[in-house]
Amino acid sequence: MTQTKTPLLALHNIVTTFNAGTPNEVTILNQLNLDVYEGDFVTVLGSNGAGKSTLFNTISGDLPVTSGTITLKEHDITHASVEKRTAFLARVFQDPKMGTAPRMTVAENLLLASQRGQRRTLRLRHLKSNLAHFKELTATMNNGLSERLNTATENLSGGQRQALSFLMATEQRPDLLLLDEHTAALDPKTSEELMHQTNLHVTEQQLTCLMITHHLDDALKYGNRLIVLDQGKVKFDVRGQAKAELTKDKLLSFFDTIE
Ligand SMILES: Nc1ncnc2c1ncn2[C@@H]1O[C@H](COP(=O)(O)OP(=O)(O)OP(=O)(O)O)[C@@H](O)[C@H]1O
Repeated sequence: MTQTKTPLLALHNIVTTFNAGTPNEVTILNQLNLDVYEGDFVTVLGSNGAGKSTLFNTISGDLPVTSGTITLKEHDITHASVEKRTAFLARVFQDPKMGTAPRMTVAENLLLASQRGQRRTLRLRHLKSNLAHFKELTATMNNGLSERLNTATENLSGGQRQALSFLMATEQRPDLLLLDEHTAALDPKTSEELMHQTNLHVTEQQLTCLMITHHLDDALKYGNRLIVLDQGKVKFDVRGQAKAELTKDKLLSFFDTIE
């Protein structure tokens, strides 16, 4: 189906080259084009080294583009700093250690996350006035996190920490949410539960979300759109009914053709 509305995020002819001008020069994203629309929940697949994390690093501004343009809400953000982009973008990483401040409690981390884009302060009265909200929010994750609001995050389980990172990323509704294999380090049951809760939050809040995963089942089950990256380009892009009708076998056969 052709989209006629303006994309929320548009990547046009993105090229990302590492070690430019040296014998080790390598081009990872290679004239990549991708339009993401408001409310899209896109699962992102691709073989190891296809460029998935590089794509996220490019969107977040952690990696400069060699050429091409990135537009968000029709504003050119190609050269905007990481700090500027954190005002509209949130990301959850694979590593449970990355999303939270380890010595701070769950409640303190949530308070800081609720101040994204503002000057962050940890005031006791703000903590107290938000406790009921944090309790309610963490209870949605169904994993005991709500009983540990005063626990330093370094003492949480990996699953609780990832659930907290997810809540922190979505506490101030981001324009764009990047999930970078956020369940990959968790055991199958914990991973499944976090994916279930992720889906509820993303769909209920109508978030625009890109989610990298190596789990074909999750890529098929969740989201309204699925893309496959290969050699730095979007090689397959399916949405809506066509995605709903996609089977694992079809997807696997497609992977065979790109290996
Ligand atoms: N800073 C860098 N310098 C040189 N090469 C890099 C750099 N960062 C990534 N690469 C290379 O870019 C390629 C794409 O890496 P990227 O991490 O984006 O792939 P990916 O699709 O996320 O893979 P995986 O599924 O293994 O996480 C890889 O070959 C990687 O070695």
